[in-house]
Amino acid sequence: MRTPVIAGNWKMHKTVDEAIRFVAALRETELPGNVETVICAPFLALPALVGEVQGTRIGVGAQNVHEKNEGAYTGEISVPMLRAAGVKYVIIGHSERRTYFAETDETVNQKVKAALGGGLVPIVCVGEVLEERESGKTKEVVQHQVKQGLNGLSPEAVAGVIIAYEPVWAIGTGKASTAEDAEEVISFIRKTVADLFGQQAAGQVRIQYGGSVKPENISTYIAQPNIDGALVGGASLQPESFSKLVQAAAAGDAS
Ligand SMILES: O=C[C@H](O)COP(=O)(O)O
Repeated sequence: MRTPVIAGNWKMHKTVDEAIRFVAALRETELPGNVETVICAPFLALPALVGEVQGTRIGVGAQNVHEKNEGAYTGEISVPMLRAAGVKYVIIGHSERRTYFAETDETVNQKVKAALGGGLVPIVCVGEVLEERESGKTKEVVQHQVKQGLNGLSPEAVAGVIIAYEPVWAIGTGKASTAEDAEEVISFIRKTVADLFGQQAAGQVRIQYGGSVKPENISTYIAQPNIDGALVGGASLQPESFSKLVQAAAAGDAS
């Protein structure tokens, strides 16, 4: 039985004060125990958020990390720094980082290894662009990303990873993948993990869907046997909406 994960990715939104106000509002709602709830915030807000979520079921994540522990890498943040701040998760290889910051499957792999080695849970993003989808290359693309991103990991390490399948054409566009399409790709990702790391790792690894997930459509994804929650951008920015997502995921998982 895999616990679903609802992770909010705030991207480049919210000051420290806004982040604190968000958690204060979220604390007013009852967060269910059968859903892992994560907020991935800008670096500056992370220490304050870690303090604010004390005593709640909310975990805090970063949106990126450098693969080295320390050194002359101006502007970067390392795994030990995040850990020392109380951060537990980190998004790695989001399509926006691949597109705008030249991240590759190779850097994703190095960051995943650094995160796992330092005790962070990586949320590893994969997904095809529209052109790849339209030319029938979706499975080929995600298979390659999964293979390269997880290259060299042990089956035990892979079991602790979270994979987020985010078709790039669905991100921030309002054009979400249908739950059936997402299930087809995510079950293929699970099979890929089984082929590479064995059935046990494939049975344990959690695979989310991401791309225009809203309170109105989350239940359709949660109802799928292979979809273990969602990575949510826009709809995670308001506490009411984020809370609804978590509640709906909990209800869907219980049904
Ligand atoms: O990391 C989250 C995804 O990029 C999805 O963003 P979105 O929910 O705004 O489409």
